Amino acid sequence: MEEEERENLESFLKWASELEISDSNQPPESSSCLGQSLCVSFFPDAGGRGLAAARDLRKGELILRVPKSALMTRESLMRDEKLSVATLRLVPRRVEVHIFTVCLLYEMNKRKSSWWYPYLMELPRSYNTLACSGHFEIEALQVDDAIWAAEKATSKAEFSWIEAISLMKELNLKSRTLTFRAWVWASATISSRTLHIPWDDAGCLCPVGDLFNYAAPGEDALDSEDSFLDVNLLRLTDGGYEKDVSAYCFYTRKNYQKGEQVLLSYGTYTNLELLEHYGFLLDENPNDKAFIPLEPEVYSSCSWPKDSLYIHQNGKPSFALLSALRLWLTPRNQRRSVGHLIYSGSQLSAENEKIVMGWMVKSCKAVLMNFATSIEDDKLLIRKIDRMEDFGRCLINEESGVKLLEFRMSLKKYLFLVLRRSLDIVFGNLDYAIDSTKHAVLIRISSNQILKDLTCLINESHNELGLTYCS
Ligand SMILES: C[S@@+](CC[C@H](N)C(=O)[O-])C[C@H]1O[C@@H](n2cnc3c(N)ncnc32)[C@H](O)[C@@H]1O
Repeated sequence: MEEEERENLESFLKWASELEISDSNQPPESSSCLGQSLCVSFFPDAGGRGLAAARDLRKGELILRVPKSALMTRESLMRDEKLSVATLRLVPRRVEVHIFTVCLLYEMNKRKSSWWYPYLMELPRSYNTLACSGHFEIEALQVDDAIWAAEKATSKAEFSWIEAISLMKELNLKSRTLTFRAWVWASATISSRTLHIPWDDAGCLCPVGDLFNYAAPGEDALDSEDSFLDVNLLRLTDGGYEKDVSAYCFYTRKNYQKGEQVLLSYGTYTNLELLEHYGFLLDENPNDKAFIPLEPEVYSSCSWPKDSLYIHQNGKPSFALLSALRLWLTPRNQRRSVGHLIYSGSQLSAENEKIVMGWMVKSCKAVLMNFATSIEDDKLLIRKIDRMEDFGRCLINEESGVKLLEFRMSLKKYLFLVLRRSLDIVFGNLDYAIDSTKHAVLIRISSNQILKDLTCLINESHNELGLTYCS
């Protein structure tokens, strides 16, 4: 850490201590609000700056308290008369989040005279949320629903900025603070750092409490030593506002050893949602989902909602997707009679299962073939971005660019897992390899005899897989 950064951090933790933010029930041993349960540390592979255990911590311990008076909310910022008068006059309808964005920029505009200055100085200078993506970065996503989400996020940001301009001009914000770039920065600060509070939908910014990095819910619940606990009863989030003590309180969800990063679960998110709201994704996200295109008749032939028809990160189709395909791939005149089996999650017949898996293979292959690059190309690109000259960096932001490439790669990985699982079901335990290095999905099978048998198998089940075989 640079000298200046270290000094800023120290004065921020001192400021926080004066506001009675504390990681202990005991009086502070130093001028810092941390040091007894937590300390600021750097975790290059899991969120960068974060909070580490300053001692061994037990599951369920209260590790940080941030009093209500230290929370930055719309309400606390609106104590500024100029801001509240202008907002009341110029904002006809209540758009909580956007007003909070204006309030944050207004506070930034005050620079050193802001009461929040030590906190504002600790906020990141830039973000990688989808709304911050440029045209080239959005294209790099390759996946249709991700491109759509990114385009929606950027146009929503543009629209809200245009709507807020007159209010910001009325507040005499400096030209730098009036820009779209500043707007996107403030929106991303709010999107990636606010915590829920019961009295304001826009949430609050929580000094020190917003230094916790994220672990997906479910990850640590399972390695808990309290295996008798019903997993469903575990809280999804490990922090919350407590009215009786008028403070935001944070608890450990598991035991931590001294030096280990203490993580918080902000909620249950897919990788696309993490990218959209927080600007990062997880390599192993138990809550991730991938969607493949389905014929409209799949949706109309079942009653499951569209968003329940997905593929898990381990390559397994969701219960609803598998059941919907089993039903749809049953001859129309037999569907009624198998309804009870479908809804209980049972297989209908070995033949139906092979047809379903054959369909999965065909669809995943079609999606993979539609991508302009293979996983190997993506890996190569990521390595190249690291070595890019300035010109390249103008087109694609290094850090967010890599995240977007990782995103499209993760979808490709899921599709290959589906291919493998489905092929295993269609063909049994055969010795084959899926070749992902070319712009084609090939299956390499060692024995010609087996190849012949497989072809017969496919023909028997009237399943045209459309794969290219090579022996
Ligand atoms: C509430 S802040 C956490 C503190 C933040 N690292 C900081 O330095 O201020 C949330 C941001 O931290 C980063 N982050 C949190 N958890 C992460 C993780 N598991 N992997 C990568 N980045 C993470 C993301 O940039 C996210 O938007």
